[in-house]
Amino acid sequence: MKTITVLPGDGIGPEVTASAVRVLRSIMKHSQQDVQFVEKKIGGAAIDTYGTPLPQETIDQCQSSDAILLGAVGGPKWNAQSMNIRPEQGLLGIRKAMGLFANLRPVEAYQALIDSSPLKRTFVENVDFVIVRELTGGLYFGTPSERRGANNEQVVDTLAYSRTEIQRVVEKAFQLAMKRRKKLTSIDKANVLESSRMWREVVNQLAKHYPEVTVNHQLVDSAAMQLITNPGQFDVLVTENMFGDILSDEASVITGSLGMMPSASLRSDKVGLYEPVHGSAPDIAGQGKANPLATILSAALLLRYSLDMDQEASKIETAVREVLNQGYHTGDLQIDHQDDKIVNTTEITDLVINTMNQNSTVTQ
Ligand SMILES: NC(=O)c1ccc[n+]([C@@H]2O[C@H](COP(=O)([O-])OP(=O)(O)OC[C@H]3O[C@@H](n4cnc5c(N)ncnc54)[C@H](O)[C@@H]3O)[C@@H](O)[C@H]2O)c1
Ligand SMILES: CC(C)[C@H](C(=O)O)[C@@H](O)C(=O)O
Ligand SMILES: [Mg+2]
Repeated sequence: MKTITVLPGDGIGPEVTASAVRVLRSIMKHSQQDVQFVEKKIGGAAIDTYGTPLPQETIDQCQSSDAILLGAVGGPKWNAQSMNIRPEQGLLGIRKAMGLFANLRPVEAYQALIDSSPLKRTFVENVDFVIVRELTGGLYFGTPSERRGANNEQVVDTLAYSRTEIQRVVEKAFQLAMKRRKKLTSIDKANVLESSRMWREVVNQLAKHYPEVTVNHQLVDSAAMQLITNPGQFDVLVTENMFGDILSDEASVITGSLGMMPSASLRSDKVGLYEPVHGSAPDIAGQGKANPLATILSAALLLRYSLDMDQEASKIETAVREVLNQGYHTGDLQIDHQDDKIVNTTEITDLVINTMNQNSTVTQ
């Protein structure tokens, strides 16, 4: 029996995780694998019930699980409260408590959505890369952090990395590159930051163990430009925590919407946390408008990386592609298709599940 802990969180989090759990339950019916789902609170929802964004109960449950599926945290309701307790601390806390140092964020230009990308066909066709974002170090976790000077006129955030922290995530990126097109782009700010200079050293050292992988270094500002002007050049990108956060939201434009970007947060064993790249989208929460595909695609990554169910993962990905090819999509996307049809969160989930079921019947 495998255990998947579900952390719906806030805003559209509960809507998109409910969709992904329905997809997972449906695919499990056709597999030999027994899975139980256990739901726990995180973020603003946990603050409301427990007074903390990451209750011990949630940490304990995650630590005894095979995988975690998370929606999103945060929202205006909690912004107004004391700045000392923030929903986002729950997210950073669970990543740190679970030791999930490598965050994979795949970027694919779906054929059906090319018109949805403001970048359009010339640049976007054949784009398929993965951002490997370091997730438990850097500016988010360095101490002292956000310490305010006594006169409230000074603040400091610390960008700290140990060599080991850099090595383990860069190693993951090389391993991923070996399974893909064997091209690694390391992104840093080595013209300014000491942490980036060590990052480069580590990449160059590890490159000697992966002679088949072509390595190049790009500065983050120019990389941000090249992601837009020539995204087809990338295969695997590896970068530190904050650069990875910013570049991945930028890259989501290529896919057509933030609602299309899944992610997997991994460590050295098989346990992982899977979540869409987007946030709690308070502007559309509770209206049935949320695009659940990023979370459904994150569930596919969960099957692939944590449960060794690669075939089932591919079934989900194929169904998503087919539904889009038929012209169905949520309102955040545009499709140039004669039967173009905007559907809601539940309807697109139903379409994915029905397509998966039809495909299983055909192949049986
Ligand atoms: N992993 C997380 O939990 C996570 C990630 C990012 C932001 N956040 C939090 O979410 C809150 C809102 O942040 P924000 O507004 O800057 O970013 P956001 O990602 O929530 O929303 C940005 C825009 O994208 C749209 N959008 C996002 N996901 C969508 C989806 N699945 N379908 C359709 N449209 C979608 C939203 O409607 C909004 O217009 C903040 O509190 C932030 O800290 C959480
Ligand atoms: C909500 C925030 C703390 C989080 C991050 O910066 O890691 C989010 O933007 C993400 O990309 O997962
Ligand atoms: Mg982000």
